[in-house]
Amino acid sequence: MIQIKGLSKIYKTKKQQVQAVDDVSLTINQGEIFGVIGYSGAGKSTFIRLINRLEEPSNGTISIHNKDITKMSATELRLKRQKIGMIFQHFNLLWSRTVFDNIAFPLEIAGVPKATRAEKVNELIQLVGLAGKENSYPSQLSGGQKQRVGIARALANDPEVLLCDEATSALDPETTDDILDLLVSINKKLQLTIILITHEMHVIQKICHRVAVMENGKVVESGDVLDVFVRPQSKTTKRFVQQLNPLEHDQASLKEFITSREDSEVVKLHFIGNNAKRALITDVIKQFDVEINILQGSIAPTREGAYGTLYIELNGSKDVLASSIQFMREQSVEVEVLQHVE
Ligand SMILES: Nc1ncnc2c1ncn2[C@@H]1O[C@H](COP(=O)(O)OP(=O)(O)OP(=O)(O)O)[C@@H](O)[C@H]1O
Repeated sequence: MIQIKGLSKIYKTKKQQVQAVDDVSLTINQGEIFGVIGYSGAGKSTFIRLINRLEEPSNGTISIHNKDITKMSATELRLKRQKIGMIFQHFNLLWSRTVFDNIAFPLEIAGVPKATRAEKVNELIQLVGLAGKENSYPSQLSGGQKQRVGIARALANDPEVLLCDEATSALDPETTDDILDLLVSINKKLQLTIILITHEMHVIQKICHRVAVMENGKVVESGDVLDVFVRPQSKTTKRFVQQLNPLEHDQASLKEFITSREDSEVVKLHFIGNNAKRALITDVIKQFDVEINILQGSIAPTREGAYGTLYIELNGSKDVLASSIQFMREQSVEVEVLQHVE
């Protein structure tokens, strides 16, 4: 478990000071993939670099497995850093070394004997899917392959946590998905805790269990991905969620359906997790003398299950409308009756 309390970073220059990270407190559970999302300048890079003290905190504590790394001496920190893997947007590989030698590098630093080193490197090459590329140089690899080398290198000393600093931002969408799949498989196989920063909601949606949203150095919202996606609270989070489902927020087309007619009601349904797989509309039509007109809908998968929204117009007598809505609520589907569309 990683516990971050009251973490702050103030950069002081001659002319001014910038509070890049402002009183951040978070708990990251063992074995989870925790994402931090924010727009440019929110403080994400500073935050992740504070975790392994590539940046020195101005205030606060960071405990990894109950050891506060802010209190460690230089020697203790050097050893601890071997247990904190990190991957970068631009890979940071050693260009004059082969794939094999790049991955072997942290093992050399840690003083691992040559034979054990070779065994470990070969194991990592298999794990990240680079078999056959051992003797290639980074310049001979694609972006995705370079990041695979970065991941293998970061895993060489069996880290307790893997930090990912915008690890897919330099990759095309397909390669991004391949690398995200690899991170998920490593997380599962090794039970490895992963902390990543990103400005892409897709990354959070695809692989994270929990998420924190940063703005002006502060965490403005955090929680399970599904909860945050379904009920975003802050303006920034709402903007990120909107990126995933632009259609849902374009409600202009619904306006004409919103009337004050007694025999018609427009409702928005929120389906979460397994509910998203149900044939709810069929059930309602079978049970009640009601007509249903589907107006708009969308569904988004996340690591923790799918969530979807559906706008429907119900037509029927006042009693039937009330019973239908009651029935849907009893099925654990959130039902919002729209009086008007903004
Ligand atoms: N070394 C530094 N010296 C002074 N100010 C800095 C330094 N590094 C970052 N900052 C400032 O701290 C704030 C947060 O920057 P940071 O790079 O952490 O944000 P970010 O969310 O990672 O943004 P981006 O995605 O653009 O990198 C910004 O205002 C930035 O200008």
